[in-house]
Amino acid sequence: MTGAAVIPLPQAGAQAASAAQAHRIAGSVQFQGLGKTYTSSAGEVQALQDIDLEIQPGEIFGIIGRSGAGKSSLLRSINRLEQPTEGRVLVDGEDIAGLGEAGLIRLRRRIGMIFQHFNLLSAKTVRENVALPLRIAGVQQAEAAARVAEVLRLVGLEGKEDTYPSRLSGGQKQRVGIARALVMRPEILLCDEATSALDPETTLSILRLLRDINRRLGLTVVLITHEMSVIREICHRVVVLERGRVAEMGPVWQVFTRPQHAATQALLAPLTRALPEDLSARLHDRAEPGDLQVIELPFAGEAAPDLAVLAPGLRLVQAQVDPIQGHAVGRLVVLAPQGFDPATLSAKARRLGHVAAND
Ligand SMILES: Nc1ncnc2c1ncn2[C@@H]1O[C@H](COP(=O)(O)OP(=O)(O)OP(=O)(O)O)[C@@H](O)[C@H]1O
Repeated sequence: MTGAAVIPLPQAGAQAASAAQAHRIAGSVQFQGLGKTYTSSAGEVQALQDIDLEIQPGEIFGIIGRSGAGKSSLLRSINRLEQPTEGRVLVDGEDIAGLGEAGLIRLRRRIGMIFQHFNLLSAKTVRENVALPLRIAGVQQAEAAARVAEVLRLVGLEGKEDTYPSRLSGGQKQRVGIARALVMRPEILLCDEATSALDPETTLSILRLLRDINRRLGLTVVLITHEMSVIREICHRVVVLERGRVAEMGPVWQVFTRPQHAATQALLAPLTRALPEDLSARLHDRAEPGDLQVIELPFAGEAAPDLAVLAPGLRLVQAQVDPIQGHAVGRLVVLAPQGFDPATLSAKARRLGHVAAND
């Protein structure tokens, strides 16, 4: 479904997130020295090594990395769909390795999960799909009906109760998946490439729904993705995995503005617009008489760039600035006469090369 229903928020923005965090103590996850080695006929694969990190209650935490980096293994260790071979996973301070069968069922009721391919039962209606966890848990029919209605309203699927999944769009199917995950009132929501099968517009509507749910309900959201644009859209913090290890971790705006690891830089590359084609084709390293300098001016500030920084005589040829967590992140590219010192613009400004002035 595109043009998603907008959920009225009790409070807006970061304030709501912090208010939710203040009231919620449940929903934390700690990984301590976590390791996972798969043993198969093909030999051993070390999928995770020495993972030490903590996910805070109420935050939207992104796990990103290239294919095979260990994202699924890490996510699935939170509800013990994968058993670590080393270290511990603590949910709300409790080591989940020690849980017996009943304890594990209770844990999984506290942790909802949504999937790339939705995992809906095709022979059941929207209502029946969403009600399934309640039926399994033995929740009384009247209570179950009220809770199903509540979550379907929350995800914007009122009126679709009696529809079968085959009659739904991808976005609507994922909304059913989200409703089914929320109906047990979990404290943590795990999202396994939840938008990878969706078009960009639907992806955005699902990400906004997840962000609204996080703000309204204050639940912790842990998502895995291979797209930095997903991380930029909704996450508070992100960990970048590379070959089963933590490459880097931090607030999203920081990782976007100062990526330390080559893996992060590679993941960010598709989001950085290349120079305009005609400009990059003409770019050369050594200045010829009368050439103009091509200067890149990166931004990572609290406020959007003040164009007064552009001195007279400079020509703006490209600009890309996105707000990420209250920081304006991006770059300007300008043409400047020879002899102009890029450092007068900013300490971070750098010369990319030169182009002929009369081109
Ligand atoms: N059941 C398994 N048996 C053997 N090896 C496995 C198993 N599951 C995962 N692996 C291997 O462990 C490594 C990490 O896999 P994982 O699925 O956690 O990575 P990922 O980052 O989620 O990858 P992708 O983005 O491709 O889904 C990979 O090398 C993978 O081939």
